[in-house]
This record gives sequence, C-alpha cells and structure tokens, in this order.
Amino acid sequence: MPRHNDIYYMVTINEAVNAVKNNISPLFKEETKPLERCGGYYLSKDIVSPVNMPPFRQSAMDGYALFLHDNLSYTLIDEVKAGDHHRPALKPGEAIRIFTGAPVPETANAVMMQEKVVVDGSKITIENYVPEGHNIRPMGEQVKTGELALKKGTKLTPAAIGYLTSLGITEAQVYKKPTIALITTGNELVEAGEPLPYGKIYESNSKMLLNALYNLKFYDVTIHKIADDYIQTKNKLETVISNNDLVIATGGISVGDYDFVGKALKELQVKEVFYKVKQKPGKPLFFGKKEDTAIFALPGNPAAALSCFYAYVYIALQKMMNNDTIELPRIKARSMSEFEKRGDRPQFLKAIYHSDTVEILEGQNSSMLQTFALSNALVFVPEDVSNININDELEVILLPV
Ligand SMILES: Nc1nc2c(c(=O)[nH]1)N[C@H]1C(S)=C(S)[C@@H](COP(=O)(O)OP(=O)(O)OC[C@H]3O[C@@H](n4cnc5c(N)ncnc54)[C@H](O)[C@@H]3O)O[C@H]1N2
Ligand code: MOO
Repeated sequence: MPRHNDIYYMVTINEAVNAVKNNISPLFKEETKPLERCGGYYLSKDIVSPVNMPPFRQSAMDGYALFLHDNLSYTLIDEVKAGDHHRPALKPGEAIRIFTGAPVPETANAVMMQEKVVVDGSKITIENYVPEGHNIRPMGEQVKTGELALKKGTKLTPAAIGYLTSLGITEAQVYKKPTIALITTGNELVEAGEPLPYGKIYESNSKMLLNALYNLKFYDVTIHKIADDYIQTKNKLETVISNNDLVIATGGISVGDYDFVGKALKELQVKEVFYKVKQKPGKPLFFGKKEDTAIFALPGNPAAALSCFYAYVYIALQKMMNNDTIELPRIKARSMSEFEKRGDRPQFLKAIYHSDTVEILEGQNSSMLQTFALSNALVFVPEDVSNININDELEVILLPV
C-alpha cells in the first residue's frame, strides 16, 4: 500500500478490501472439539466412517417385508419392529409385519407399505408387484465402513453434525477460530445499568461487536475497556496484540488530542496497511499487522464501527477460516426511496431489503444505531452517484442478522 504524507489521503474501498484480503492468511491452527461444539467450524482432517450407514438393511416404511414370489398373496409368519434383533427366516411367499427403521431379514427382498396391503388374518394381499429391494435401505447406502464420510475443509453445519453423530462420532478435528480482543476507548463511556452523569454516554460498541462476532460463530472473544489515556492504551494494545489473532479497537482513532490508538499502534510498531478510507461512514479506519496478529481500529461512532465490521473485519474473519466465500452477499434491488448523497465519498446506507426492493432508512448519521437496529442490509452508493430515485437499481449488501 502506498504511504501518503498528505493528511487528507484516503484509500478507496476496493483498495482497502484488497489490502485486507492480501494481508490475512488462513490460521490453519487445529484443535479437537466435542462435535456438538463444532458448529460453523471447518474440518482440518478427513473423517472416515467407522460404521456402515445404515448399519443393517433397514425398512423405509411401516408395512410388510416379503420374500417375493409370483403371486400377490403372502402368508404372515412373524413381526420385526425397530430395535429388534431377531432375524426370521422367510420362504418364498412368506411375509413378516415390519416397521420403519426395523432390520429387514436377509430372506426378505421387498417391503410393501401397509396402505397397499389387504390383511385377512395371516393372509395378506399386496396391491401390485414390486421389484426386489423395494422400500429397503441397503446396508451402507449412505456410507460404508472405511469410506470417506466428510472431507477436510467441510464446514460443520447442523446437518453435518447430525450426519457424523449418526456414524457414532463424538468429536472432530477442526481449524481453530481466531482469538479476538475487542477494545473500547473513551473517558465518556459508562456501563449500561449504571447512572449516567452529564457528559457521559453508555458504552455500546463492545456488546454490539461481541454479538456480531457471536452471530458469525466466533466465540473466543475478550472485552477490554480503556480510558483516553496514552499509557493505558499502549499497554493494553501491547498485551492483546501478543495474545490474540485479531484485535478490534473502537474509538480514539481520529485526529483529536485524546485519540491515542493510532499513536500507540505506531509506537508498538504495528505495520500500517491503511489508515483512512474514502467512504461514509467509517472514514478513520485503520488496518495493520504485527507479526500474525491483525489489528483493526474502527471509528468510535457506533454505526461507523458496525459498517466497518461488515465491510472489512468480516472479510478478515472469513480469510482466517479459509472460507471460500469471504464477502457478504451482494444483490441488486429496486429502490423504494429517494436519497441525496452529499460529498464525494461512496456511502453505505442502512436499509431494509424486502425481496427485490430496498428501502433506505431515515437517520444515516454514523452516531445513530436506531436505524441500524431496523436494517437487514446496507445499500452501497458509489462515488459517482449523487441522487437515488424510486425504482433505481441499487447494490444491496445483505447483512448476516
Ligand atoms: N477534525 C476531525 N474530526 C473528526 C474527523 C475528521 O476527519 N476530522 N472524523 C470524524 C469521523 S468521520 C468519525 S467516524 C469520528 C471517529 O472518531 P474516533 O474513532 O476517534 O472515535 P471517538 O472520537 O473516540 O468517538 C466517536 C463517537 O463515538 C462514541 N463512541 C466511542 N466509543 C464508543 C463506544 N464504545 N460505545 C458507544 N459510543 C462510543 C464517542 O462517544 C463519540 O461520540 O471522528 C470524527 N471527527
Ligand atoms: O466515518 Mo465517520 O463514521 O463518517 O462519522
């Protein structure tokens, strides 16, 4: 990234996005976790099935298992329900009562659902001829013992966790997620729940970003709150940078006399990748690296901090996890609103996306979260667009909310 002495120099959004992509590598650290805690993780190792699934020939229906012969009538000789382990031996023309999930004995070669069977004592008549294997799930149909069950790199979705559990697996080796430190800065910040003296505001960025991270299934997060004090800022940053894969600070990154984050990062020899992006909100955004730790200093204004989280930190997180899709989905939609963009910075606007249309909300100020609280999307307005009219086609970024 070129370094500019001009204090008004800003990188473009594209330059900033590419810089994040190019400066973050997959973590590739591994850990073994109980399967139920693996949601959203990626397998770091192939998993081979320890069993056949299903483990036996299984009935797919409640009905009758048949030893097929050249006639529609059968003699009923026994019953097998789910969980039973006896294996009646059928002769051609014989049938057993069977239920969904029950083991089908080797001598039965089809199952007829009960709706298609007329029962008269121990005589049953099936509605029509059926082929061999009808309504029988073959042993190992899904996966056989020793076969690849799921390959390295697979994301563990609820379905994947269910599938592996069905194979008797209880833990998995996965790529570790980053350890993340959230830092808030500001003398004006008070804990929600405490009285609010004049001049103070409630600190909200930590819980907001914590939940944005939790939503994305990043749970290894610590929160640190510091005052506008240079020594405190420097010491805290030094500790969290050496103990985490990712540090996200908010506030204290602009040009005020009490904005110490930038100065402390410089003193700590954090390599600046970029500082200041031509965008609204979120102009005073810093991204840097110290060894393998990535550091974002987001603007303190809450809506600016959250926009920057979705536009940049999100990408860093996905890259760390070696995910294929690293940006939020973007789609086109027709505007339901008019909007006038002032200035030449491209803008991210809080919006509600309703299939095919999008409504730009009132109250776009970067200090306001009320509008963001209603949004499920951000409309991206490029630099060269100044007026949005109803029905204009807009670029919409869908938020993971
Ligand atoms: N002379 C200039 N002043 C400012 C510029 C500029 O270019 N020149 N940029 C403005 C823009 S744009 C932004 S955004 C802010 C960013 O400032 P900081 O990142 O240094 O943030 P702070 O000043 O610490 O805080 C800004 C605002 O946000 C509130 N805040 C901070 N942290 C929290 C928190 N954890 N929870 C809730 N609210 C928080 C803080 O009280 C301030 O109101 O700079 C402009 N100034
Ligand atoms: O970037 Mo600031 O977020 O425009 O208010």
